[in-house]
Order: sequence, then structure tokens, then C-alpha cells
Amino acid sequence: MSILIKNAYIATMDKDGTSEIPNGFLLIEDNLISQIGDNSNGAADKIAADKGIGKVIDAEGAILMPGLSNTHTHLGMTLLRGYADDMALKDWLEKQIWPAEANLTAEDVYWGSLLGCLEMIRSGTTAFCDMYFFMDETAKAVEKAGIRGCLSYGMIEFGDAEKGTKELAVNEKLVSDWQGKANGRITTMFGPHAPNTCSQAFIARAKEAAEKAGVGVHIHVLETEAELNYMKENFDMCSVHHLDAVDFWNTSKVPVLAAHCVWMSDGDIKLFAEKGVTVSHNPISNMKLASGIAPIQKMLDAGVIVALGTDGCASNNNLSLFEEMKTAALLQKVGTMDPTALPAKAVVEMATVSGAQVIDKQTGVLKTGGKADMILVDVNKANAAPIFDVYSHLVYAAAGSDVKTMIVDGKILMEDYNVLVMDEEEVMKKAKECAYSLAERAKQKE
Ligand SMILES: C[C@H]1O[C@@H](n2cnc3c(N)ncnc32)[C@H](O)[C@@H]1O
Ligand SMILES: [Zn+2]
Repeated sequence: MSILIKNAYIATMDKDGTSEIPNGFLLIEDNLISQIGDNSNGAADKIAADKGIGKVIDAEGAILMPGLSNTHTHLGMTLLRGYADDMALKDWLEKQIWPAEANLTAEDVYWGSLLGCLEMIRSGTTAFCDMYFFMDETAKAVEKAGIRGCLSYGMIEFGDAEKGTKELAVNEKLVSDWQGKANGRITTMFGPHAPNTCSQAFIARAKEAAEKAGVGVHIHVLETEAELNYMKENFDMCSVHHLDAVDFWNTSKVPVLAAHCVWMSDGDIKLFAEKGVTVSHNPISNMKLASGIAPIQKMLDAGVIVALGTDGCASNNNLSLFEEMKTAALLQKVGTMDPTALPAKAVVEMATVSGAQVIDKQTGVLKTGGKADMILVDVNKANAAPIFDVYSHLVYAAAGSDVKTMIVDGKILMEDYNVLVMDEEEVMKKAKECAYSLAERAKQKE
């Protein structure tokens, strides 16, 4: 189907082309953007008539921009939203989250993931990178929801080589079953959990498997000072150098996605810039677990690719990248005591083009020939009057709930606030049932 969007304020996020078109149009044919341009001379109506386009969206009063990419989630964890708050990472995982997760079923992860997809659609996220369990269920949810998911299985090996072999086999199956499915909307990665929960040898095996399969790797790294101290005590070096010793950060064959990166030294930053590692910055989770402030401005100055992530819903506690964008900007400013740190446009780039790079290089900017993944942000709202600068509005004033329409891979998933791809009431009901029953089972085992 062809779709024509007209009268939009377009923020293309394309560094090589026109960045803003105040009264623009965009034509989608199949799953690709076939034309994008100025509509002040009424070009759109002519195209609609000439081509006999059935679906025309009048985007007067809306910003048209690429969809947002959430580069670090644990989507099934949406069921654990608010399950355990106000704790440090180690205690939170060991005393609350892992015992609860030990009771997870495939059905739980399906409904948790679908709820997560719904929340992402409602807040402008068209693509995400996930690391969790029962990933077939998350894949089915992505298939249904119509967004893009780059899925990895969270492998925790704890230095047990036999367990490592089993974990790798599960991730390998995910890759062989799902890579490229749903017209390429589903992609996969390998997900060794972290340098303090997996051995160096195992993480090296995961990287090898990823290179063999031609897919990326997704890992947590230097999230807390406790991790840094643990690595120094046990290996006499930080996590980054510990994994560099097995060439883990080499991106010449496959992408490497590193979540958190809070406790990075200047040397680590230089190495990531040279290697081309993508950092997923998760400021809200880092603040909530009091993990620290990642040196993002320093990373950007050094040329590191930095994207944004929410982390799981148990440490955020939502999936809104609009909140994440604002928090990222504010945290960097107060962390460096420099109000010019992480300006608005740089944050929008993190949430769009930088994140998309690691998921699908044909997304993240609006340009001819690119895949049709985009959102309309409603600016016919009190919090959007006036707008002097579109990036300032998106980062400092807008909310996820201002997203009114979403198109992914040329298909409309939400139009004028109506989600077209799932029964919202049913998803919320089923997810709540699963969540309360999971909590009950976890409590009984205590
Ligand atoms: C894939 C695994 O990662 C866990 N997990 C969720 N949030 C975090 C975090 N901030 N840091 C490390 N691990 C986390 C999940 O609870 C799951 O056990
Ligand atoms: Zn995480």
C-alpha cells in the first residue's frame, strides 16, 4: 500500500540532506520512503492525484520524524514494573529480580513483551534491542505488534563451562529460528549478560558464535562501581580491558552493543571510539539504581557512537524514550556542571539515527530509499505552544503520549492515537494477570 503524508513539519535527522522541512510531504511505497519534499506549492496533492494514492494523512499540527530506537530493554520484564524499587543493583537482582524471574513462564514473557510493544508504540519507539529469556515469545510479540526487534537471549554462565554450552545453544537457536523474520523486522544478537556474571572465556565464545552467525553482541558493561572494583580485584583490570584481551570490542565483523558504560575511564572511551562500539546510555535506570553518571559528553567528544535505552521496566519504570531523552540531557548537564553539555539536537540524534544504526542501517533518518519507520508527534497541544526549536520541544517539552501516529516498515501501527495491531484491553488484562500470578508464585517460594 502507498501512503502519502502531507502538511507535516518534518525533522529528517539526515545529516547529509535537508534537516528540516517546515511544510513537507513524504511518500511511502511498499515499505520504503520513495519521495520527501517541500509541500508549500501543493506538491503532495498533485502526487496523490497522479499516482491515485488511496491513503493520505494530513499531518497539519504534527512533527514527522524517524521512529525512536530503544537500544537496551528486557521486554519481558515489563511484568515486573514496580516489583522492587529503591535498591542497589546487586541486591535488587540477587534478592528480588532473579528469584522472581526463576518463576517466569513462556506465557508470562509473551504478554509482558506484548505489553512492552504496546507501550513503545504509544510512546514513539519503532525499534528496540532486547536481552531476556523465552525469546521466542518476545519474537512472537514483535511479529504481532509490527515494530522492529533486535533480540538476544540473556546468557548468564557464572564461570560454569557446561552451563555456558547450554546457554550458547539457546541463543544459537534464537538466531537460526528468527534472524530476518517478519520481513526483516526481527533480527538477533548474542547476549552474554555482563563481565561479572560471565567468564572472559565464555564471553569470547559468545563473540565467536556471533561472528560465525553474522549477528551482533549485546552486553552490560561497567554499570556499577561494584563491577569495576570486582574486576580490578579479580583480574587487575577493568571490564573493558578484560574483554579487549579477547578482542571482544572488535566491530569489523559484527556490531557490538554495550549497555550502561557508567564507569568508563578516558582510556576505555578512546578504545570504544577506535573500535566503533555502540554505547546504550540508560540514564533513568542509572539514576534509580544509583549506579552513577555515564560520561556521555566525553564519549561524544571522543567520537563514540552513543544511543539511548530505558533498560527493563523494573528499573525505570516505563519505556518512554521521551523521558529518557530529557533525563539524558539534564543528567549530563548537572553531572558536568556545564549547561551546554548534551544539547537537545544531540539527544534526538542519539534516540534516532545512532540507535537505529545498530538495528537496521536503513532506518533512523527520513530519506528517499530508506525504510518507512516514522512517527507523528502531536504539537496541537498546550505543552507545544510555542515552538521555537523542534529539537528543544522534543527533548524538553514533549511527552511520549504526544505521539499520535506510527508507521513501521510501511504499515500503520497507530493512527490518530488508535492502536491498530492489537486489542489493548486484552493485552493489559492478560499482562496484569500474569504479573500478579508471577508475584504470588515468587512469594510462595520465599
Ligand atoms: C537478562 C537479565 O538481565 C537482568 N537485568 C535487568 N536489568 C538489569 C540491569 N540494570 N543490570 C544488569 N542486569 C539487569 C534481567 O533481570 C535478566 O535477569
Ligand atoms: Zn539491562
